Amino acid sequence: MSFTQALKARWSSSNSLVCVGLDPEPAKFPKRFAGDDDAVFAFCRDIADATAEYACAFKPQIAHFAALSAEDALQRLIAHLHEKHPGVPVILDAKRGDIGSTAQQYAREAFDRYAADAVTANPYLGRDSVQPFLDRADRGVVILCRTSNPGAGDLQDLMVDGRPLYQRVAEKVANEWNTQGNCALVVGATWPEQLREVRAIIGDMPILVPGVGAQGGDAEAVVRNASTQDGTGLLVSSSRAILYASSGEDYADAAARAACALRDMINAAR
Ligand SMILES: O=c1ccn([C@@H]2O[C@H](COP(=O)(O)O)[C@@H](O)[C@H]2O)c(=O)[nH]1
Repeated sequence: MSFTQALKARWSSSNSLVCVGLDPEPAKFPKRFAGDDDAVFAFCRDIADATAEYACAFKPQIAHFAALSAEDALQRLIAHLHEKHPGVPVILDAKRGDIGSTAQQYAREAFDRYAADAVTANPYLGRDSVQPFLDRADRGVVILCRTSNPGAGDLQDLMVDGRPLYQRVAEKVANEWNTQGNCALVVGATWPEQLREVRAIIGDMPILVPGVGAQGGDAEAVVRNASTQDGTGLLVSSSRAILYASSGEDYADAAARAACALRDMINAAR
């Protein structure tokens, strides 16, 4: 089954558009993890297990593991997600992009080493830098379009032949790069108007939407502006607001409540 098919099946079976982000920050972990050599894996596993029923996908962010020399924990975490929560796609947020020979190694890293179902990629080196990901028809490529951060417009809004660059990226991916049907785009929840514009360009292609929760994006506006006709098409991603909903012993239950509340808020707007 392709990434897009798996995502559609999961949207349906979970009745949720929530993507649970896994960005471990040990300083924010509950006290019980102090001194635990396996804290990164154990904390993320507990959160994932508690939130899975509300999740259409999981999104581990690779820098949050690599900075801690916890690549092994990331590998075991993704294996755990596949084993314990089959059918829930795992998107490795790595924002890769490089010349072709290096991009091939990034594709092997994401899909073979980590066994991710999809990976985020940066389009700014052009098609050959993304091709090794596109070639893996059974996996997804989630391409940065209009990112959630305050400086997103510095480059992404530059006008190219009368339209902002992020719209050119959306056109390019939808019309030229998505030949295998395995592409998706990243557009931040912090930019509802741009979400609407991108949806008009790309049809039903999935959009990964970070920026609700800690970054203040409005989940209801995201759904109003960018869901597809059948009320899906979105992975509304939240990391810190779910992961660190409580620093006490109830951390997993609090994460589940936060994920459930986000799902319900989104569903009320669908
Ligand atoms: O435009 C983007 C692309 C990726 N991200 C990533 O999403 C999460 C957001 O975390 P929150 O705690 O929900 O704010 C994080 O991993 C980012 O690297 C993004 O925020 N914006």
